[in-house]
Amino acid sequence: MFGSDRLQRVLDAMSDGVYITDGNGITITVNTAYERITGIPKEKLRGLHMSEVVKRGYISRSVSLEVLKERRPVTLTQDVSKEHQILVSGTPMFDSDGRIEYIVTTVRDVTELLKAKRAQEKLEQLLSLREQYGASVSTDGHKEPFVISRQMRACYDLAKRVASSSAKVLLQGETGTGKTLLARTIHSYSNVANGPFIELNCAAMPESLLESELFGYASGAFTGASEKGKTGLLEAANNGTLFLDEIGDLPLTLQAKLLKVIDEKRFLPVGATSFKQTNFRLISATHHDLKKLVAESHFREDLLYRLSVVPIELPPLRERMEEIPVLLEHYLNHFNENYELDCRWHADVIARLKQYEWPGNIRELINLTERLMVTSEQSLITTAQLPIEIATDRPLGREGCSLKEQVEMLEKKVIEEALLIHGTTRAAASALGVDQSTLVKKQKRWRIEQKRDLPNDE
Ligand SMILES: Nc1ncnc2c1ncn2[C@@H]1O[C@H](COP(=O)(O)OP(=O)(O)OP(=O)(O)O)[C@@H](O)[C@H]1O
Repeated sequence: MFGSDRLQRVLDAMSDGVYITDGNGITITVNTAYERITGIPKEKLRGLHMSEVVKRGYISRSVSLEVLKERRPVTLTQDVSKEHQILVSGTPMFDSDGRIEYIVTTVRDVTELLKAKRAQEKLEQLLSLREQYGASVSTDGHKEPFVISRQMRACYDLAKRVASSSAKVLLQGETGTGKTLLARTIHSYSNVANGPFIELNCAAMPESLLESELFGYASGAFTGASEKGKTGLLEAANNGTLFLDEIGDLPLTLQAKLLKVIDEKRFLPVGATSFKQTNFRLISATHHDLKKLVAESHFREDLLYRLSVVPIELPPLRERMEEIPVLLEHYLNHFNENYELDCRWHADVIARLKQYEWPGNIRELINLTERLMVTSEQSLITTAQLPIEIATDRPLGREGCSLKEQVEMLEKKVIEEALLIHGTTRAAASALGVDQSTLVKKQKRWRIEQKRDLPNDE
């Protein structure tokens, strides 16, 4: 057998650190690799009880004490300094009476490994954010916009002209007029077209969530925060485009923070102590009149100036009627293909739809087309199938209907229209200021069909 001197030389020849204690947890020896990895000299440890080693702050936790308690092998990670983490595995050696005689612990420096793991996790977070917020929510599979009317041509020409500059663009227009599609077009013509396109709807979540989505947070920033921390969209949009939809709904505190990000090109994640640099093309959109919001003190004037270097106003569909037949034909073909149908428009339908106001604009037109096609019993779609408020200009209030019936009819009509415009029960309920469950109950009671089931509905 080896003498203790020779045994020590063997231990010192090993590349992993080794720490040996007796059955009481008193240090017998450590090897040279242990000294190198932890920076603690052998002489300071020899003869010390493991609880004393922890007490003196040499290590954060003792695996030998855990092994003594558990009487089985234990593995854990320890911090030996701010920068260094080690993976420690302790194994008990029993004598013939089943008493622990020695605890042999091996130690491996995993700092670089953990760094690589964290970098990998960060990259995964970034990619998943880019996928989650970068995917188009378009339901029609139509990526190339139709630019038919003179007004739309002017919008698209201006957008393409400014796309290659870094000027911030503010898109204004009613819901469903094509702001998101135009933002995507600007991105695809810009110098950052190969970078990510990150889209965030500022009206879609409460302020606290919105802040952590945008800015991200440091690990353990608040109770319930993920251990790993969270990458924010400001970082995910780096070298790409950040599209802030419904910017008019951004709370004032976040408006101030966004202003700083725009000016300084850096930001502080929630709970972090150091700034992160970021550089992105900013496009924002709103259906609000931001000047009015400024006058009402709901929107910062300085932010409005920063955002609207190039303002582009998208006209509502009712002001570009010549597009309606082309869009109706395009989406008819699209859904014919999708549902393997053979539908056609009756000329009267197109004529009627050209007169309609389209409060939900192109999105409403797409939803109505799909609904008429999938509910139609014959391939020719006629005016008889149009919803009453579109088919005729007849007001409600019919003879022979009680007030209750008329109120119910009106309620049904409003819900139908909200579903048509917003597409999901959640969005429709939020627009009408009622609970989603209330809206679903009424929808079921009146058997209002929904045109499409989006994955985030219900
Ligand atoms: N010029 C166009 N040609 C064809 N389809 C279009 C055009 N503009 C918009 N659309 C389609 O209309 C739908 C609504 O467009 P988009 O989401 O861009 O509107 P939006 O103004 O951003 O709406 P919101 O304000 O509600 O976010 C989308 O399905 C889009 O693909």
